[in-house]
Parts: sequence; C-alpha cells; structure tokens
Amino acid sequence: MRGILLYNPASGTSHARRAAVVEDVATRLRSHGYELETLATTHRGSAGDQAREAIANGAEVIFICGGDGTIHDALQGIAGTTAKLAIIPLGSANALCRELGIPLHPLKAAEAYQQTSQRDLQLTRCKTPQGERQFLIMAGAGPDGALMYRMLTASKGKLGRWTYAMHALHLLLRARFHKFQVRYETLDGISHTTSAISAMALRIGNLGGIFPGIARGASLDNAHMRLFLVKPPAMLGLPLWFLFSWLHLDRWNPYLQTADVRAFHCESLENKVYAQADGEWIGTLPLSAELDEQTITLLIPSTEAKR
Ligand SMILES: Nc1ncnc2c1ncn2[C@@H]1O[C@H](COP(=O)(O)OP(=O)(O)OP(=O)(O)O)[C@@H](O)[C@H]1O
Repeated sequence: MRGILLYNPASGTSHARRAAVVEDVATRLRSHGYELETLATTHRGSAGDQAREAIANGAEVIFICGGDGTIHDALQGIAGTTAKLAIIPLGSANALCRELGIPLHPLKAAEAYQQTSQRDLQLTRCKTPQGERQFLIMAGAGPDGALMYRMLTASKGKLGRWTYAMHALHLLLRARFHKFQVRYETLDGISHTTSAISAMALRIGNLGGIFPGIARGASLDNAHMRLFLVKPPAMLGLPLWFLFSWLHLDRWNPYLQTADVRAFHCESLENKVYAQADGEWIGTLPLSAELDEQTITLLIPSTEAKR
C-alpha cells in the first residue's frame, strides 16, 4: 500500500530522539510492504494540507506519527477521500490509540501493522464562527476550550500530559467560567434547552491522564456522542465531576447531566466562551456539532502485539 508517514516534530515530550524513532518506525513499516515517504509537519494544522496533497498524488494510506492533535489536523485532509488513516502513537495523551487498542510504544505499533484490519468510523463535524471541522474523539465548550486556548502558547516540556493538569488547576483557580446555553436532542427525538458552564461531547470512553473516568459511557462503537453538561458554579461543578467520576458515582452527581445525542448547540450572548475539538482550540461560541453521514476508514494493527 502506497502512502506517507506524517510526523509531528513537536509532539510528545522526548524531542531529541524523535528523528531516530520516526526513521525506525518507517523502516519497520516499509519492511511490512508499505511504500512510504516520510514527511514532517511544518506547523500547527499543516497535516491536513499535507495529507490532502499526498492523496491527490495517489497516497492510499496516511500514517500519522504524533498525538491526537496531529491526527485531528490530518483528518481535515483525509475526510471525504478513500484514503485510510493509520496511527503510530507519538503524542502526550494518545487517547485515540488507547481507545483503539493500538500499542502505545511507537515501534511496537509499527511492528503490529504487519497484519491489519479495517474499521469504518462515522465522522462528526463541528462549526464555530472561525470555521468548520471534522473531529473523531470529542468537542466541547467552556473550561476545556479555555484550556486548549491556553495550551496554544504553553510548552509541554518534560511533563507531557501532566502539563494539562497544571494548566487546568491554574484556570480553575483563576478563571471565571460563565454559564452558556446548550440545546440538544436526545435519541428519542425530544429537544432540550439548559444552561451549563461546561458542555463536552465525547466519543471515546477514556481520555487517560488526569481525566480517566470523566468520559465513562462514551464509545466509538456508538452512533451518537455522550454529552456531559456541568452545572454552575465552576468551583464546585468541575471538581465534583472529577471526584464523582473517580469514585464511579457519576449518576449521583447533582452538578452533572449526561445525555446521548447526535447533535448539540452551544451559545453565549454575553460572554466569550472558547471551544475545542479533539483537544485543539477551534474558536468561540456559537458551537454546533453533529454526527456526519461520512465515514473514514482506519487501518487497525493486529492486536497480537502486547502493549
Ligand atoms: N511542525 C509543527 N510545529 C508546531 N506545532 C505542530 C507541528 N505539527 C503539529 N503541531 C501541533 O502540535 C500540537 C500537538 O500535537 P500532537 O497532538 O501531535 O502532540 P501532543 O499534544 O503531544 O499529543 P496529544 O494530543 O496526544 O496529547 C497540535 O496542536 C498540532 O497541531
């Protein structure tokens, strides 16, 4: 199969050995028969254009060697084409790899791609005044959007995904999160309108790191998203979300409302509220997100290899 191996030179934590690891990964994949050209991303968002150009030139598979952000970038170029997406984890959180059971060590993942199966995933799309995107794992507004906005300029240094925790704590103590309006339709067709300080729709059940349980109940197997709405005040609602999730007591949390939805809309008339998709800052409210008709085909490596 012909394609490219697109890697993010800025992802994860150990940048020094990055080039050598990527070369080893490429060598291993080529030994399995993949005809791959190795390309580095050039800036935030470049993976979409690079994938699009490679596909126009005949690429059948786009291997992404990076984290969830680079996968999200590349998705913008792959969606709507017949090219396949394959992932080698080289990010900080690697949430999608965890969900798909792809080995978390890049060389083990490369080894596992000797035998593959294909999985079609229904795409989800979201829209803000700043543009339209496809996403795979989540979209939301409120503290998560503010955190991703803040991470645009933050260095992850050696702490990797724990940097998110530091910045999240800082935001919780310093920022004022205003409530905004959320409209959604549950699977039984009933429309709901409510207010929240955080609205997060998830498609995977484990975000890893400091957020292991907060997405419980979400799954890529479902043809819907699980929407988590946190009630004000943020100083109470957000810590309780973490605490109740950690204790597996989510359903008893009076500050949390969950719903299975195919679409939702967030709007704030008075305040600037940030939005994110797949952990990337995407703009400000209003945010609309919905399941798409389109699917994307993922190449999933053999699960024989141990993580
Ligand atoms: N060449 C580049 N230079 C700077 N930033 C880049 C480059 N290529 C991609 N990016 C951006 O770097 C950010 C982080 O990328 P990525 O998700 O691959 O790594 P990560 O954040 O360490 O992993 P994860 O998202 O799994 O936690 C993303 O916003 C992506 O758009």
